[in-house]
Amino acid sequence: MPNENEGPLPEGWEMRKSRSTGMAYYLNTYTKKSQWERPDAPADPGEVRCSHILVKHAESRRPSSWREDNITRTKEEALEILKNYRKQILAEEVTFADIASKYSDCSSAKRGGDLGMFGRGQMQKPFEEEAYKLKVGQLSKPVETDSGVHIILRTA
Ligand SMILES: O=C(O)CN(Cc1ccccc1)C(=O)c1nc(-c2ccccc2)[nH]c1C(=O)O
Repeated sequence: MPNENEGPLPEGWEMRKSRSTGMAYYLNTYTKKSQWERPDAPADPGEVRCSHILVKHAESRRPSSWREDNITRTKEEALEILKNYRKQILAEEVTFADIASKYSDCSSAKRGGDLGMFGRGQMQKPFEEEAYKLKVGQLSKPVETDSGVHIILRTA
């Protein structure tokens, strides 16, 4: 049974103290409804499964990959390349896995970009934050990490 100092309350909920009993109750500031039970915070999906396409650039922490020993493109060029892949994928001119396997600078290219399941705390923070925002089947906007620039497809 969650107690009154569990994690953050869902959007729009506030904890109040009953004037008469001092008991905590919960007020939904949108509906103005109140209740004794703490509202459940939206559950994190625990683990997610994603594929990604990584385009590295000269400022990447490790500017080399299975495709290219010494990657010299600029971050801006990498972003343009990735935006073009994203456009082609959304227009269904190509498949995500096809582009990832041919052009991703990550070793996951061999698996069509698949990274498998992962939980919070396993990936670089900007990557994790974007991945956990995605619904299954959704393609992210370009995301920058120390490794380079990515687009992420959530698959589970
Ligand atoms: O950042 C670095 O110093 C080197 N890395 C990290 C790395 C290197 C090999 C395998 C997995 C991760 C990469 O550059 C890298 N990061 C990734 C990565 C980053 C975010 C999510 C998933 C993969 N892949 C690679 C890769 O070469 O294959």
